[in-house]
Amino acid sequence: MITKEYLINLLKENGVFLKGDFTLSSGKKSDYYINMKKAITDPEILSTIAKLITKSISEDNIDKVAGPALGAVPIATAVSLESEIPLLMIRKEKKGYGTSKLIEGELNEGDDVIVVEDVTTTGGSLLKAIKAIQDNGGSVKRAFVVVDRQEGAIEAFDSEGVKLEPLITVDEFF
Ligand SMILES: O=P(O)(O)OC[C@H]1O[C@H](OP(=O)(O)OP(=O)(O)O)[C@H](O)[C@@H]1O
Ligand SMILES: O=C(O)c1cc(=O)[nH]c(=O)[nH]1
Repeated sequence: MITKEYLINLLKENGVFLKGDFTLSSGKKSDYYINMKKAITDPEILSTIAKLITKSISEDNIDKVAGPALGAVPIATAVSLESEIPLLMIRKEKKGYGTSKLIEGELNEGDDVIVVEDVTTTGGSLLKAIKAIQDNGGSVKRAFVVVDRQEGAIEAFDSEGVKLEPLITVDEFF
């Protein structure tokens, strides 16, 4: 059976935990880094993540699964394949040409959406994607992250009225 413990072991076996001096997306400094790009480019890890999220939403009536670029797009794609829920891809910025869209895929007014993320530190990137979905008529029902670093994202989500649901928190690695 696919469990959270199975995912933790896969991440450990694949050496996604790095020690060193790192600057994070938010500008924060850290003495460790979770190499989620390595994790989500591994088929077994990606498929395990997709199965865990799909199982968790099996009772929900969800119209779209969304992931912000870059790290969450493969995760959202894998969940879309597993659950057969159509995909939305959220760009970091609007394209200045072509269709000039921030959200790729078909988001309809009133759609119930789940969002996924690879890792959260402040939660700022995923909150920005959620706002884009809401501004375009979507209703964000659930928010999943593979690994939460326990540095304030859950609290930041709470204050925006969205519950952040980590598959794993960083303390579960140690
Ligand atoms: O919770 P936060 O403080 O926002 O940090 C986490 C974000 O940082 C990373 O993305 P990054 O900005 O490195 O972009 P990428 O996915 O394009 O590499 C990660 O994929 C999350 O989106
Ligand atoms: O906050 C980030 O940018 C971040 C932290 C981390 O541990 N891993 C990652 O891919 N991004």
